[in-house]
Amino acid sequence: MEGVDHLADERKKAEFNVEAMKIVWAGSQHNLEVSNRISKLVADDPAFRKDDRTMLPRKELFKNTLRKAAYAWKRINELRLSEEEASKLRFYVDETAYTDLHWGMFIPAIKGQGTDEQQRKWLPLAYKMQIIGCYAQTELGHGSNVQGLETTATFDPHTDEFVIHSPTLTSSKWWPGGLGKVSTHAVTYARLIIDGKDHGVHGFIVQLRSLEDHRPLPGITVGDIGMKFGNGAYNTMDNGVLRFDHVRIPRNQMLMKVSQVTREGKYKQSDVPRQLVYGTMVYVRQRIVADASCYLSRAVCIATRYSAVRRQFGSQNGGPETQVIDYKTQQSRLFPLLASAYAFRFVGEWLEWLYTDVMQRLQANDFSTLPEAHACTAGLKSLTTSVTADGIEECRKLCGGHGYLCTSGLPELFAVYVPACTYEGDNIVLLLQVARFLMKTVSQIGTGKQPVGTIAYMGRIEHLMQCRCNVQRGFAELSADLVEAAVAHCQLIVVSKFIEKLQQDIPGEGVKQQLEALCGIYYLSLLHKHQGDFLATSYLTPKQSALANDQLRALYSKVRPNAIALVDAFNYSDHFLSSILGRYDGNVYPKLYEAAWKDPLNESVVPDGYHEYVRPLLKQQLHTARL
Ligand SMILES: CCCCC/C=C\C/C=C\C/C=C\C/C=C\CCCC(=O)SCCNC(=O)CCNC(=O)[C@H](O)C(C)(C)COP(=O)(O)OP(=O)(O)OC[C@H]1O[C@@H](n2cnc3c(N)ncnc32)[C@H](O)[C@@H]1OP(=O)(O)O
Ligand SMILES: Cc1cc2nc3c(=O)[nH]c(=O)nc-3n(C[C@H](O)[C@H](O)[C@H](O)COP(=O)(O)OP(=O)(O)OC[C@H]3O[C@@H](n4cnc5c(N)ncnc54)[C@H](O)[C@@H]3O)c2cc1C
Repeated sequence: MEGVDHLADERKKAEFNVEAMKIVWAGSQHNLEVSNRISKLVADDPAFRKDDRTMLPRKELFKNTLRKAAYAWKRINELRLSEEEASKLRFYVDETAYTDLHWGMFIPAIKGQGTDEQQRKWLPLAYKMQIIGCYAQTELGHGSNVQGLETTATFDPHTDEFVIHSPTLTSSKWWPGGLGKVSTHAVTYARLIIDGKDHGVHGFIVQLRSLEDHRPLPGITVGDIGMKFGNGAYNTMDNGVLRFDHVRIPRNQMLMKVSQVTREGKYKQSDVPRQLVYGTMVYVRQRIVADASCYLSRAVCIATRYSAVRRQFGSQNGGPETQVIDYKTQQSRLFPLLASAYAFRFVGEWLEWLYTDVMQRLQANDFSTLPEAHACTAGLKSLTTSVTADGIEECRKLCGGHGYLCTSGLPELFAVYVPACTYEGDNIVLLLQVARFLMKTVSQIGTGKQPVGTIAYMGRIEHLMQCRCNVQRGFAELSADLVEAAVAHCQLIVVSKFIEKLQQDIPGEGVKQQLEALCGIYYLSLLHKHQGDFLATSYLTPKQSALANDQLRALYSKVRPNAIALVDAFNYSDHFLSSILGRYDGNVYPKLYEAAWKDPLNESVVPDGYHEYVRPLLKQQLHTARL
């Protein structure tokens, strides 16, 4: 049956131009062309094989990751790939590695918080990977509470140096990716102490390892923090522990764009808000939102294709059984996730725009949109990662028993993704930041200030205008409800950005109609889920609510014939998906059968351990044997 497309009939049902939808998903014809070229480059190269990842012991797994990262770098240079192409290549290699932190946080931290001179010194080295860096903020004792970090950087005016020190066990840096075994340098966050005065947390570039023999420099204790959740998954990363024993660095290694320490030991603050020290986190949160749709769409692609292949019950007169995708229950779990994948794609595009806009304003000393940018990046990071992590798990269940096999690709996808709910800000902690922003907005409406941007709608809610609220009073007591309000606010942003996307000119036969159906599914399924809230607040009557549910079911039927084509539009290769259930050709059963025999346990018919542990049981003489 090799070469047969088992999903061909499904593909024929499509009522829209799939190639045009691929462009919408990719963002542009150019993006699609780059993605196609780079994804093929990776898929065709056996050096990027990853189907054995969940079976490798940690040391082998990690060495393999180092090999792949080095090989990827070699190819990037040989082929003279642009920055855009190189980052696409890392994306399609699809293996979490120290390079993510080097390119994703170390370099952005220097760019965002270093002076021009510091950038001129450090960035060329980092771009050529002559130094490798990580982002060392979190400690054993504190992650969320950044102001609670304990590592100190004490200025020594005699030598013009900072002394970096870990005064307690809980001040040990703990978690930074790339730190454990690879990084030569770290942007390290520490409390700046001058003349006994604590000036709060600042970033410093600290060299950790020798560039000659990779051994830790004097005063540095560093290692890996151990195995993490799942096989393969995030264990390709060397999340690390780090302690400093009075390590000295030159004064000019404090990142000094936001605040400076002079030769005389004077602390000076630029005219920019001190929150810019948190700028790298804002950047990465924005990137995480842009990435969420990739992870969710990947799981949805697997579950949708498999749901069309899988048949269970309903045979009539000896005919084929029903494809499980035709069950309304399956559709009501799967299609809202398909719609969410598209919704997150568009909100991710918008957030990228917002971030660029804020950065341009900051250049011109306009800091007015920073609080909104913080609330949007924090809130959307929280919403999209939570829905994506839960969505991957739901897709596993949608694939029944076979979804639990590593060869379905879903267990590893979940294990590698789920920490996104925690890293770069615990999702609840981030929603509390959004809630605080919303409460602040309400208190300002009371004083007559008109809200703009993503909170403009609050100015149109009559009863909010009468509200007089103090941000702190009752906040902690009501925080669980406020978190729900923050989620609703973020969902509103996603819905409105989806609707704005539909107002654009979208070429391709039937493409816009499909997106309209998905947008409807997105907001109607949310309305259905939160029906109780809408009814309790009289925003909906029971009749409207029932009509909304009817409409939702009608949209499921509309999307059903297009489902396979809608996931084909993600344009994922079989190599990237790495899932037998999600194969493009739907040839699931023979491949599952074949893969089972490749498991190391099947290398011998009689397993290791039989003679020691099984045979004695079978041969034992028990009293009960006589019974
Ligand atoms: C496998 C999937 C990968 C997908 C990623 C793809 C691409 C990404 C690319 C590269 C990245 C590579 C890999 C990614 C993977 C893993 C990396 C993980 C790295 C980390 O995991 S790295 C550590 C991150 N660790 C945190 O994430 C800590 C969370 N904890 C905080 O972030 C703060 O600690 C907070 C906010 C909770 C409290 O802080 P606080 O106590 O100082 O503040 P407070 O609440 O008092 O706020 C005072 C005033 O600052 C404002 N404010 C606060 N934050 C702001 C900001 N960022 N910008 C602008 N304004 C801000 C407030 O709104 C308020 O404003 P106002 O006064 O006006 O109300
Ligand atoms: C895979 C992975 C990679 C990471 N990579 C890096 C890295 O490269 N660099 C780096 O510096 N760090 C990194 N981290 C650390 C990460 O950023 C922190 O773990 C994260 O910010 C959460 O902080 P925490 O661990 O202190 O959680 P905690 O704050 O201890 O959370 C524990 C619980 O307390 C709750 N909670 C905390 N504060 C509040 C509050 N104010 N109100 C209500 N509830 C609250 C949380 O919701 C959570 O349920 C990584 C973490 C992981 C898992």
